[in-house]
Amino acid sequence: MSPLKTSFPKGKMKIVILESISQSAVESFKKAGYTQIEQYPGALSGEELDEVLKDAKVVCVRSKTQLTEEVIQKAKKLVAIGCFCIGTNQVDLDAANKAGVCVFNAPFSNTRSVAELVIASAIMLIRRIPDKDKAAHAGEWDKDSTNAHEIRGKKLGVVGYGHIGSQVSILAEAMGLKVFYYDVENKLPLGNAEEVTDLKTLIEDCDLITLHVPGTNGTKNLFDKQVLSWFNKGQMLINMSRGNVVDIEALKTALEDGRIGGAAVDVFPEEPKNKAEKFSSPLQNISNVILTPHIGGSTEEAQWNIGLDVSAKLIKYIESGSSIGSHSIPELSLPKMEDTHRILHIHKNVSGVLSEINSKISKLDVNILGQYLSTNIDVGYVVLDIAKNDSLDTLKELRQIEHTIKVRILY
Ligand SMILES: NC(=O)c1ccc[n+]([C@@H]2O[C@H](COP(=O)([O-])OP(=O)(O)OC[C@H]3O[C@@H](n4cnc5c(N)ncnc54)[C@H](O)[C@@H]3O)[C@@H](O)[C@H]2O)c1
Ligand SMILES: O=C(O)CC[C@@H](O)C(=O)O
Repeated sequence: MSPLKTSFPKGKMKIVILESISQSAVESFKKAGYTQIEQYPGALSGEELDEVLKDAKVVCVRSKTQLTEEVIQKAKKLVAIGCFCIGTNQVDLDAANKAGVCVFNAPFSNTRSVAELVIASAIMLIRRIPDKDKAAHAGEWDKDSTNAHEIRGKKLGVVGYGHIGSQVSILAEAMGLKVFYYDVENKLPLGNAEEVTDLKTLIEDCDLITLHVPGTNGTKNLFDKQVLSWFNKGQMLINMSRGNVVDIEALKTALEDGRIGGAAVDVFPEEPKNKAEKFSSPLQNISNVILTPHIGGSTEEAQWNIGLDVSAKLIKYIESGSSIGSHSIPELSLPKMEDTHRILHIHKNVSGVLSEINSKISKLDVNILGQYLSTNIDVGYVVLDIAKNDSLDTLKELRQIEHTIKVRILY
């Protein structure tokens, strides 16, 4: 069988890679025949971002590049976005859906890296290592054990018992912690973990609280002044989820008051776009506080695997139309193309579009060999496998259908 070709030559397909994504992704694209790859070390924004996306078919980002509605609308040629991380909150998913742009992420390639850092941070905080470390660097020999504890037997409260929260739970139990969790969904407790249905009780009863919720409108300032007031016995807080989940000024006050005994914070409401930008935070220079530059998932293992995972999804979508794992347009799992042409039609989900597509195709006297459809509230995604023919004419016809968002053809 001849190698799969796409309607748009791979050599002309511009792939923009931002934020120093792993070379495993670059290698995968190259191996698959994509040669027009533009790489940038940090995030871009404003006119600079618009300019590089003007003729891009694919953009690959991590957590910094903000792909807003405006950016997506200006990037007229964009077919897919790859979030080379777990979080997708940096992308306006609704705008991507309506523009027919498929958004993928890597849902669990850095999960273990985050979980390991949470356990490490828990030990560091409960032993008050940040202060001991600073003192030793400053030439002070402080062997005092006051307020330094083992984590064995302590109570860990996990907020958000998804992929990361549940991995933390397993590792924590192995270290002798007793695990409790709070989630808005009903979750299977792993090991001996116990669900607590009330956040206040979880905070009041636990020694350490770790946050693993996604960054959404619903979790914005989830730990606000009031919730932080439930910390009143020096419990520790770990935030490796998203910066705006915690009211950072209220956290500063609670740390300075001693109501919170320490914090490990990896994510911030304002984060530098690249290495050259300076980082500043209200939490700097507070006792028993660990600040890390959003590196929960930054291990070589995780980044390499993320590169492979997301690039494979993007390549599969470009070359077969399969949108499994999409966070925007509807998901469709598709069979292999067998001696057919494949039409991918993304349209507004209004009545009549499908019948118009079928009527156009029947007028062209083209045999339909397979048809697949998936819809969400705004968008319909229909895929047609048709007998080989002069497909470009078919494409022209399908583009004229009212409510069409994007059409591609694979042959
Ligand atoms: N610091 C880092 O480098 C780093 C790395 C990876 C992921 N993250 C962040 O961690 C987040 C979680 O990742 P995950 O893979 O575990 O996601 P996940 O989707 O598997 O789990 C999230 C859990 O949070 C729950 N949840 C949602 N809203 C909630 C609320 N208001 N209260 C309680 N629970 C709520 C969900 O039901 C789900 O169980 C990501 O979305 C990302 O923002 C950060
Ligand atoms: O690599 C990043 O920039 C983000 C990592 C992390 O927050 C994620 O969502 O996976």
